[in-house]
Amino acid sequence: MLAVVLCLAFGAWSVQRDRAEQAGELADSYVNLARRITGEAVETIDAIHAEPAECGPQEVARLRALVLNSRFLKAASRLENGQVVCTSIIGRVDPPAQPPRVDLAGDGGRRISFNVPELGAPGSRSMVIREGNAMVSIHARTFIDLADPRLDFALVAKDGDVGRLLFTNTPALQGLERVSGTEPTLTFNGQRYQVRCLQAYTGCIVATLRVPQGVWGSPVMIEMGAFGLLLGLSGGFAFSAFLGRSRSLSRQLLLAMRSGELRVVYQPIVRLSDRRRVGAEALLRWTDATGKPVSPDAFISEAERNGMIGQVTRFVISRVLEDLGDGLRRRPDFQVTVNVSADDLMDSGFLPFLSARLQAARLQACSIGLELTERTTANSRELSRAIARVREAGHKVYIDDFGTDYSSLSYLSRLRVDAIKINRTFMQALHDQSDQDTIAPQIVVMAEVLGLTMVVEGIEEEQQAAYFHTLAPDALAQGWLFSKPVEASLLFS
Ligand SMILES: Nc1nc2c(ncn2[C@@H]2O[C@@H]3COP(=O)(O)O[C@H]4[C@@H](O)[C@H](n5cnc6c(=O)[nH]c(N)nc65)O[C@@H]4COP(=O)(O)O[C@H]3[C@H]2O)c(=O)[nH]1
Repeated sequence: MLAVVLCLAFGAWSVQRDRAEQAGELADSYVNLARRITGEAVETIDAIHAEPAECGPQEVARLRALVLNSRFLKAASRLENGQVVCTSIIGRVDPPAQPPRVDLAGDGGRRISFNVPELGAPGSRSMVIREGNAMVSIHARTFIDLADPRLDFALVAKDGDVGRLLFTNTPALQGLERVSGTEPTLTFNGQRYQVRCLQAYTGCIVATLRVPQGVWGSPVMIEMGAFGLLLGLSGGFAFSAFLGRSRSLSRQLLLAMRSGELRVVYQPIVRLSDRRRVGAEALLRWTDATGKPVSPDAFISEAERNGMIGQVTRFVISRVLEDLGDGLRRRPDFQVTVNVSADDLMDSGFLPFLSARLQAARLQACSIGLELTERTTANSRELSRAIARVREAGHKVYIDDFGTDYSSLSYLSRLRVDAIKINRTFMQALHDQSDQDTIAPQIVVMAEVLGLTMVVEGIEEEQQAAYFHTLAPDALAQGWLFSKPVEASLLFS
């Protein structure tokens, strides 16, 4: 009996510690993503300042190129005499417009405005960061949507000496104001929260893991009680500690892979000229134990951070071959692309793994293409060699989320790939009919010169498809106009 009690007590402590650890990891991951977004915003502001220019077609094209090369920005704008004169969305602003009212004054003269209607994009709201003569917009909900749905959280900005609650998804955190930003935890209304802050913008996330049931009803506790009963006589502490730890976030993805919470869906890729399905992109979906979807942007970056991306990629490859082996054997011209990181390609075990799996599935290498999601040029010589190896083995390599400017051109000629996938934010540039020709033809010419296949992502409307079909009749395309991602069983139907 004593063993049962001790095991239960140890289990309760262990569950609470794991929940705090997991909330801390999710909050860290949030701050890493937020740092990437704000870093991108600051770099873009610096780039606008670096080349002062009049607002003409060239400057509009440059602003658009900056947005296209970013991952999270929606618009970039230039100001003159305190007025907005040029934006990546509508080009020249005539007459010049007042910048949005300032909600927060950040470090280094940065002014931040929340929930601002976006110029030239009706119905769309942004968070705007302005400094000097440069301004960038980020989608209004980005910082809210980035938070993992398993968290009860609040976003707090430091406004002078006081905290300012920007958003919370729980009534328990309403009224939170004081966040020191230096302590990793705080207690509010009797509940302990993890605190992680983003220094550059003096914003913090205050979070705890949402608890669907009390600690005593948690599966870990049930396991603990059972083990206490089973192992009480022989002392089961080491094993119960193992059980408790196995719930920490870094193992959640692994558990999710095993338990079926992770699955792969497929978004068809069509030939623009006849809209025939010629391939598909494999995309991961995670529905957690509470039935909530977890955003791939959030858990993929978590996997990259924890060094687990290799396991995730291997999981996806195995699942693709399981799901689609029959279909791919019937259609050798059909190619499924899998997202990979630079680390995957540079891992010496990756290609042997892929080749062995393909051989076991009786498929050729050309059935699986690889989309390189990272744009890092670090280690580019090593990366170039790794790309050359997988291409020699027969896999097509795609650069994902491609924008355009000359640095992209040099990046491409260094890396030698087969295809580019044009970032879906590019579609936004097509809203401006008068300047629509400024970027797309550059990309098409660039792709032709380098002999690259072009895949246009994020096509939602007929006019976008028609525009690209005229410009690049041989291009491939992907987007909701043709199909949203579907289950494997629907891909070849
Ligand atoms: N608004 C709009 N969106 C469209 C449209 N067509 C496709 N999309 C979405 O655009 C994303 C395309 O994938 P990505 O650029 O590779 O971007 C992916 C990729 O970078 C990453 N990801 C997803 N699955 C995997 C994976 O298995 N491994 C790795 N390493 N990354 C993955 O997560 C990112 C987001 O994936 P998803 O949320 O599935 O979002 C997908 C897709 O659902 C459209 O017409 N309109």
